[in-house]
Amino acid sequence: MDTALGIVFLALRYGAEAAGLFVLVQVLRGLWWLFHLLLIAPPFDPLRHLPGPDASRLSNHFSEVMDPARTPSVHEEWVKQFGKTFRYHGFGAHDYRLMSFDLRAISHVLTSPTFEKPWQTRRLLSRVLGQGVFAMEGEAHRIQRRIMAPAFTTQALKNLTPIMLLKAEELRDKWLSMITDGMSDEWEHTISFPTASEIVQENRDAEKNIQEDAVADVLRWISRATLDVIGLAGFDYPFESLKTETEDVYLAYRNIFDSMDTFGGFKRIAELFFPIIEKIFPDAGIRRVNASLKTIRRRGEEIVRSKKQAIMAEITTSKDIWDKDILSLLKKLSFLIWEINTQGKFISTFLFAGSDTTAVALAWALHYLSLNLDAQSRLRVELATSQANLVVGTDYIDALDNLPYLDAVVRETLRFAPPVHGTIRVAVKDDVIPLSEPILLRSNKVVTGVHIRKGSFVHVPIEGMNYIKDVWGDDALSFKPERWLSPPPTALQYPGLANVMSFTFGPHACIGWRFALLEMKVFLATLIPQLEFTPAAEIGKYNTIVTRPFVKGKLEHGPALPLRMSKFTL
Ligand code: HEM
Repeated sequence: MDTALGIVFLALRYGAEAAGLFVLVQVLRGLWWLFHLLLIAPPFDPLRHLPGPDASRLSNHFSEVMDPARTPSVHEEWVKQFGKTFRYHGFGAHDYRLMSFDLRAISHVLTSPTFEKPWQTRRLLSRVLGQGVFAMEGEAHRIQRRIMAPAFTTQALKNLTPIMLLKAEELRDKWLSMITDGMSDEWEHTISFPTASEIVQENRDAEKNIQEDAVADVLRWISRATLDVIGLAGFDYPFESLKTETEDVYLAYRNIFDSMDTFGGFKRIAELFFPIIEKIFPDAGIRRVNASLKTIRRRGEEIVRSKKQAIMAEITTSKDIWDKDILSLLKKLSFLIWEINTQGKFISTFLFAGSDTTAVALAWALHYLSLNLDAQSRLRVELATSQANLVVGTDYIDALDNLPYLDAVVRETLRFAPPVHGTIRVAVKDDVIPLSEPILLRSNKVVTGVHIRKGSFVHVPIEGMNYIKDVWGDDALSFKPERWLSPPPTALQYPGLANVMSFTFGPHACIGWRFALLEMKVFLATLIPQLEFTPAAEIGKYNTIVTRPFVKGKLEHGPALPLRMSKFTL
């Protein structure tokens, strides 16, 4: 007994000492890391030689590089002052980051295996989306892309067109009935809009017979429609969110999207570096995300179970065991198992990457068309004259693709209001980034390549690359679909997918870009012939993960794009 007590006593005593030592070592390591980060490493960072805006020890340039209300003018000013390639400051003066508007430099960064997505971005996304393609690099990433590829072939997209059309028509009919019933979205009463007639009366065509109108938050409605599309197209799941916003998986996803959309402050940044914090001190936001993830997992398992049961029931009730249908049922079953093991992981990724981005792009399209009524009626005329071809069938996609003005509106929207404002890469080893134009270093030395060391961040300014005047001309900062009817050769040679930077390019480029273009076309081709959109409020842009519209002076309401809608009759 005495011996046992002695052992417990020794264990407690030395255990406490060992734990104390462990904590001390961790604290010293942390202090050394901070000392190295703030004082030792910066004087050796090759990016310090680059021209660029300066910052004091604790200030940063995040607003200048990420706030879409500022970026177009700030970037233009910086390029004028420092050239196309420069550095700015991240979390303080010690944190040099590279930014470039030089196409050669950006191509190198987006295509070279030396540059990866930073682990911070990957951890943030995998936390809520699971270990999907967003969180992967190298061979694992290549395998995931290969597995996903068949879902994005032209034939696969053709098969999805009826789903897109079904939801576009459902949305159109919903809006038409809102107009007939004189029902605007409820939150209109909390925001005082200028009346449509105050804003656009003089632009309205006197010949048209516009009877009634209604104001709708088109962003919210389109988000519901695109989520429905991905639900059905991606995993055969009817959210039916256009009908009602009460379905539990729908609400769970909305919770997750909203949490990704709000800046969680210092605690969120600290959690990124030390995930243990959120386990020990989970706040209301974290608890909500965890509960939502649980709902999604539970519902996912239920769906798979019921699908499995249905297939097994078909197999067991089959009269003839050698019935050749059994084979196809077994095939279905093995496909289902494959789906659970592989596709299941993609569901969150697709819902996040595919529904939100496209919804925002479509909302921006309607916004810019509401401000450019000439472009809106030109599109309507093109659609009206081609209605005969727009019957769903095998050639529906071809018919849509043969509408040059529709294509121009879609590309111009993506160029002018890219849903993803920018992206980040990190150098995984020291490298030299080639430039198409030499730059002048602070030491007055001219160089044609930028030395970058392992661990440094490169900011890829997606929006900024879409505004380059050398590529799109002096009117690059205006919304002008006509530019795509005879684009300058510089735009045609542009390496970005769909000739814009909005989907980036290289191994991590958007896999769903054709899906997005098609969905935008199907929705616009369905909505514009019967509805006219005019502004209902002054709209601003803000950027979280996606660049969203908000009513100026009402940012606390979150993302919103109210538009006044009226029935269009010729
Ligand atoms: C207008 C709509 C869309 C825009 C603007 C957009 C934009 C982007 C961008 C910029 C990236 C690359 C991010 C980076 O390089 O860091 C990306 C990646 C991705 N997108 Fe999209 N996207 C859209 C629609 C879609 C759709 C409809 C889907 C699927 C149905 C999708 C699936 C993905 C996936 C899976 C990735 C990750 C690819 C990888 O890491 O290999 N996106 N998207």
